[in-house]
Amino acid sequence: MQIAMIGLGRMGANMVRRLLRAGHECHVYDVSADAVAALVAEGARGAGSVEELVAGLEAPRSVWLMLPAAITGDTVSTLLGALSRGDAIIDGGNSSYRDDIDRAEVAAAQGIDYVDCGTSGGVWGLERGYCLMIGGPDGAVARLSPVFAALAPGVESAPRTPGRDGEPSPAEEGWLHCGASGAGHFVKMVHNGIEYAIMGAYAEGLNIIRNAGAGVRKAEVDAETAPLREPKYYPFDGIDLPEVAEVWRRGSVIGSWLLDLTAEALRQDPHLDQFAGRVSDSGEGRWTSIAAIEEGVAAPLLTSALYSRFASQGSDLFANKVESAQRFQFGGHVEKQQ
Ligand SMILES: O=C(CO)[C@H](O)[C@H](O)COP(=O)(O)O
Repeated sequence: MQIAMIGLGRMGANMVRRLLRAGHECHVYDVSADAVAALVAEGARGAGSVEELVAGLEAPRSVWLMLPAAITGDTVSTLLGALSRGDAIIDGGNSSYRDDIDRAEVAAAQGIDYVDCGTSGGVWGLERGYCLMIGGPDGAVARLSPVFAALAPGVESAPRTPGRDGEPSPAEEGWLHCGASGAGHFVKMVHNGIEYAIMGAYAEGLNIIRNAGAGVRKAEVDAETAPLREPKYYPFDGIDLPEVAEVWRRGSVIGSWLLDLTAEALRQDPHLDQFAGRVSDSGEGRWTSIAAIEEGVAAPLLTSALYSRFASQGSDLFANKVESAQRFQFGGHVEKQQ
């Protein structure tokens, strides 16, 4: 079917490529003319503006956005001025589900369908497919199902769950209509909250193993730091972390795609010297914890993982200074130099 894509970054461009491979007619626009030209060379039809993009489509039009959340709202407003009753906007970026609910109301008043689509798969999605978590009106989701099916990984991407036989459901293909407008990004938001916790769990565990030689290195321990009580039980200096990650990938209960990627990162750079360790977050972990608080639901693991990211960004520096100042005040303890 015919589909337009606005936003040809790492995600949007590869999604267009996957749609082209499946035989869909793709019209594309990006602020970068080079990004448009690259996809035109691969079979897409390019446009120089949002208005030109919309003018080149047949009704009912379907325009998919893959933009940073910060600029999605302005583009939706521009599109609402250019589209007509019966058309659909699909936001495949990382917008807040609250914005979806608000935007869907405005769009519905014009007879335009607003579909939110949480999209997971990252730079690997072109080959592996994208897991799609969708919210919006039934009719629009049904009309767009060939597009979702082309982007999704397909049933063969994972062994079928025992007891699921016959025609695979859309979820088994890798896409799911989760509910009304906002439901897709709500499910994707929680997916990212979980992502932070799983990433943090591997990171913390590997770091404990990395420090399992603390007993051997006890001479480095400053008198101001609590001495290692039983150094002989921490003699494991230099356990090979790339190999640990590798062995966990086979038959262990903590195998996962995130572990596969961790193993690959450690293979390439065993000490991860190319990274400073500042872990960014683009919003969804925060929104997940806010939702948990507003629902009155305990989510200590997800929230703790989010706080670890904040700490990595330096936001704990002043709090740590306060503690050092307190130790100095009550005990005259001088900070150990790093
Ligand atoms: O879609 C994603 C992975 O599923 C993420 O949104 C993205 O890659 C990064 O998210 P964050 O900045 O919050 O870590």
